Amino acid sequence: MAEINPFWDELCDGVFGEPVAPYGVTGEGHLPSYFRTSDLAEASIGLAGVALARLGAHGKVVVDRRLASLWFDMTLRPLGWEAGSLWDAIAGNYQCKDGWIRLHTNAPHHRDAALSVLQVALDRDAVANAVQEWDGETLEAAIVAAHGCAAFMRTSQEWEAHPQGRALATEPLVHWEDHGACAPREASLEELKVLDLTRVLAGPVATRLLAGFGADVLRIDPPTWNEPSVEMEVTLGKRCAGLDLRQADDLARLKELMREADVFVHGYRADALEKLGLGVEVRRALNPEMIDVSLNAYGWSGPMVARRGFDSLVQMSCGIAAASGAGKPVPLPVQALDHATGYLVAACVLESLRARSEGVLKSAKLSLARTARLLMQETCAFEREGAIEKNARDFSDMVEATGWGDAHRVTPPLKIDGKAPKWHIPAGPLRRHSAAWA
Ligand SMILES: CC(C)(COP(=O)(O)OP(=O)(O)OC[C@H]1O[C@@H](n2cnc3c(N)ncnc32)[C@H](O)[C@@H]1OP(=O)(O)O)[C@@H](O)C(=O)NCCC(=O)NCCSC(=O)C(=O)O
Repeated sequence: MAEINPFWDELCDGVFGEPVAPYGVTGEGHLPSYFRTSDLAEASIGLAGVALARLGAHGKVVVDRRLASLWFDMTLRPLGWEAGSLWDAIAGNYQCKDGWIRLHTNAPHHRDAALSVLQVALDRDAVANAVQEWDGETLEAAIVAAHGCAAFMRTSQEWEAHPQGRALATEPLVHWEDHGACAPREASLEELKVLDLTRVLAGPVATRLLAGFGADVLRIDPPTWNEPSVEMEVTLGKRCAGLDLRQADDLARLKELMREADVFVHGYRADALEKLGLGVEVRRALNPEMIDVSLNAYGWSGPMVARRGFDSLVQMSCGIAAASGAGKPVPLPVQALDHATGYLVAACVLESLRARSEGVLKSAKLSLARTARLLMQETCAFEREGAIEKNARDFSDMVEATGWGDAHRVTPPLKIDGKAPKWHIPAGPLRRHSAAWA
């Protein structure tokens, strides 16, 4: 019998609150990592599949472990055009006086924040020279205070002793909240309206999966937010609209959409929606039966609760990047915290739908840092031999007419009763649809 995935029990406990029989596995291999990254890929995608099967069909869930690992990375192979670079000119790891720090500068306002603190122009060497003059924690604090994104590399022991690491140690994998009885509603994904206010990878991965099994996903972005390197990954299957929530008309439009939504998935910082006039009380008054699932970077308690954060920064903070002992950051081979959290978010949406079909309204909160804590429980030997490398056979024959050109995509890893997800809307640029339900 195949070995039980090391994360399965804890995932079931966190999402279903009870043991559940696992999915079947095909395919094999591992991503080269000091952590069980491929196990997490397989189990988190399996979890979303099992959550879907629990909704009603009770179908057989099968995960291809090799493809699951590949879906934790970029899945598209452009035909005759080029995808943009994943990182901007200065994003990356830099040596400071007492260690290493990572700057996340893909968004222009985050880049401006880092450059204003370092007082240099947009030039990698200039940034490197300036960073060398700083203590890591001081620089991290200064960039964060300027509304930017940076993380000093800490060991796992340092993180465990850090006030944020200590707060996180007391948090569950999923913060479930029970809102009491509601009218039971059918739990099918067909025609389910999912309002998606998430960005970059983690949240959008969740709603991409829901779209692949039939949900009507409407993603809303601010007027100037762009994600050139990942839009082709995360817009698959969704309609994408823009609203400036600081304008009364657009805010009113979003509230209209919310009144009709079944599910609201969001990845704004803990206090950002409140500041936009869309706090939890407002949302519940607008639509008392809307399922609300959110994700944050550093958890839902502790001094860093409102901090901006990305997968690569959380890896630096919590000890993943330092785990090799090489004295320099060694990141995970893929952005596994984002992807795993995304599939957990999808599983929580599905589990909430199941509860609502039985007349109970629930909401859930997750975080990248708590997912990191799960991953860090299982270390392993770094094996490059036999490591998964994408090849032509991993791609589907189907041609996807994306908004940028034709492309092949890696075959999806999940099947339920032999049925793979199917996306009816190809990937395309943000804000190209109107802010209305289909
Ligand atoms: C993703 C973020 C880093 C993005 O950072 P920011 O752009 O600085 O986000 P904020 O949420 O603070 O939004 C900035 C400001 O824009 C405002 N804002 C946001 N949306 C709108 C719209 N639609 N209209 C008008 N104004 C808006 C918001 O209220 C803030 O106002 P002010 O408050 O006035 O400034 C952060 O939101 C975040 O940490 N989210 C939680 C975790 C998360 O989802 N991380 C990314 C996962 S993917 C990942 O990790 C990875 O790929 O790696």
